[in-house]
Amino acid sequence: MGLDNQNSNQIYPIQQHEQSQDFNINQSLRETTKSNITPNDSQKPNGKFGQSWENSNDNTGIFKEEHKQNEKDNLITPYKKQAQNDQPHNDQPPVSKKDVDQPAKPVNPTKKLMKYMKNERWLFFWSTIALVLGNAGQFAVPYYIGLFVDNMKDEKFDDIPSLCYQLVGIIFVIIQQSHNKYIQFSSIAVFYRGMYYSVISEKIARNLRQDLYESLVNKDVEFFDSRKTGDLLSRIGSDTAVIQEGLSTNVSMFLRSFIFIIVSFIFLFILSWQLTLAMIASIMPVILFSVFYGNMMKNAQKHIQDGKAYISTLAEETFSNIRTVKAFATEKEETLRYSKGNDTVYKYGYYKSFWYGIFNFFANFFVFGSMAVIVGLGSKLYQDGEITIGEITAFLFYMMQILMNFMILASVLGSVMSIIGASVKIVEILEYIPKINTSGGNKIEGQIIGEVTIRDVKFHYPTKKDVQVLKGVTIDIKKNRVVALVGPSGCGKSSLISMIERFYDPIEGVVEFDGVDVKTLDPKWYHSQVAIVQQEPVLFSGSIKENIGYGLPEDQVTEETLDWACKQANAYEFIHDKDLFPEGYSTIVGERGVKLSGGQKQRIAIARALIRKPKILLLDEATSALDAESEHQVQKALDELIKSGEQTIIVIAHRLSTIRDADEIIVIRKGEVAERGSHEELLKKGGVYKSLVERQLMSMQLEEK
Ligand SMILES: Nc1ncnc2c1ncn2[C@@H]1O[C@H](COP(=O)(O)OP(=O)(O)OP(=O)(O)O)[C@@H](O)[C@H]1O
Repeated sequence: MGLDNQNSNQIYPIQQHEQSQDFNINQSLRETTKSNITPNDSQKPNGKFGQSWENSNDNTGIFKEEHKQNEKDNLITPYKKQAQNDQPHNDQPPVSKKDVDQPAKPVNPTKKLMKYMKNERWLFFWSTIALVLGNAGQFAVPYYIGLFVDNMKDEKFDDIPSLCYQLVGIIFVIIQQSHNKYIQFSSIAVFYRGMYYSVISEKIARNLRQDLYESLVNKDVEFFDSRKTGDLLSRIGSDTAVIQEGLSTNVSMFLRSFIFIIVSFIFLFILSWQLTLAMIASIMPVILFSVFYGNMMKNAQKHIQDGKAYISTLAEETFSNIRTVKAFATEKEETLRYSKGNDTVYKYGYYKSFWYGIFNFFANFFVFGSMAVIVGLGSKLYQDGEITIGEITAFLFYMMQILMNFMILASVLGSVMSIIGASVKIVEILEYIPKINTSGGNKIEGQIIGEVTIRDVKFHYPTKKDVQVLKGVTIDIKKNRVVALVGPSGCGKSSLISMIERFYDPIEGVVEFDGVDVKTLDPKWYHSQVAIVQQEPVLFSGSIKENIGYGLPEDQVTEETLDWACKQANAYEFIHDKDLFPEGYSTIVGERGVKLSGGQKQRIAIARALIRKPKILLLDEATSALDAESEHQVQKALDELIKSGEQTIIVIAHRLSTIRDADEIIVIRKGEVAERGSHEELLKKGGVYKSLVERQLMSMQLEEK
């Protein structure tokens, strides 16, 4: 069979073996695997099988013990064991966080949260005023009780009614505005206090969610390589919800109790400094214990949030791969996997509740024990004539007030620490500085030529530093040329495309666009010049029109431009088939384009790339995930584009016809350029390319037999 006549033949590789250097994987294997077990890069099952969420930095001994216990209990470790068992499924090795995280400097989550709170300082100020006003009267109650007792003891009964009026006036903060006109401040203040604190929590949660989302979409590909979607969704959803709930009720309660305690202490000192010091000494163990307790609550909450993120990842992966779950009937296994994560979350919740109980017991013991101390010492001071019975009574009431608020403070402290625990990961994400920015940089002025130069590029993936994927690749691609990248699976073709697309930056060497280092270019502008069609087309859930015009200004997405791009992409006819798509461009494609066939999705993805009229078009095995008929449709579009010579095209292809039509073929082997030239030149040369083609043809002949 003459090589030159293999127009429609495909270079289907013999299946990849370690020693084999064939082009790609066998097409029939592709057909079976593409929908089931061989997801593309973005779907590689790195999460479920690879990592446990248990990677916290907690520094309390108790928690370390807890981990050990968990390991014994097999509550967390099943994931680790699973990870080991499932290692062959996992294309990405476990990643050291150190390798991938690079925050500028560690930021204290409390500090970061404080920043958000500081932005609402005026609301805080007014709500605290409202809080004080709403509760002001209660501060004076014990003092008045003391006065009542002393007046009764001294039989000054005539003074009691006026004391009563004063007390009512103070409690309700009733102010006489004019004759017969009174304003009752406390109720108004209570209303504002309730409202303001709730508004503060809503605002902080909104700002946090917004900042988190904005920060996430601006991260580089490297960041997402080492994180799972479900985890990130949980950070935006669950973590911010904990913060919001915590802020709305607990901060106001915390402040209220705190103010009560401070004001009551002032009264205590006024009444008797000796008794006050005795009281502080007797409740000191509770104060010290509360620091430890607060830390524990913070760490437990961090674990809970991590656990929630983990189960959210599981759920996200399972539901987005529901067809695979059905096909392999793994519903039970998935439910079990979820329940293990869920149980671990419960375990930490239980742990929190247990320590809350211990704290209550501890506080109760010391707090009420201190009352006995005060009664004993108080009677001694009374005997010495240093204090009246009324003052002792007032002191005991203030003390009760303090102790009650202490208990409230303790329970709230747990929640406040939970807020801090929940914010740890959020802060980590906010502080991560992407290596590749999404804004800034230059635009090339004047006529754009559309040339790419790759100069001595060396590269390894940040999550796989020990494997050098590109080992000093140098290629120059001239204007409107079509260059085909070929080579065995895993040799680095897609990685090279990723360099040009600037998903990653080279470790060494440069990628230039029209002679300018792409690192210096404005990414938004650069991506308007370079478009990519990937192996697995990814669409958004909007209409066909929205998908094709994705990211373009509305005036560039007209009927005319849409028609043009769709005709070029061989998508015009099916979109305008009234039986299939009565709503034409307005057809909603469903989540990830689920309502379209693979070939239709891919042709829309091609139209999406073309409508931008990019100077450079990158085609990363754009037909490899398709069945034969869809592939034919998409290939027709690509062949036309390649022949038109209107763009610089860099194509990773496995069809001989596509490769043969290219102006230049670059054979990549083990991360290096092995050969380059036209189809004829390379065949004449009789090197790697020729043997690849021959081997391929042989395998096809065998298949035909
Ligand atoms: N995101 C990633 N993180 C870590 N390693 C990766 C990543 N993507 C690819 N690799 C690794 O880099 C190497 C080159 O992969 P690349 O996708 O560039 O090969 P390829 O030639 O395009 O293969 P194929 O033809 O099978 O698509 C492979 O060993 C692969 O496992």
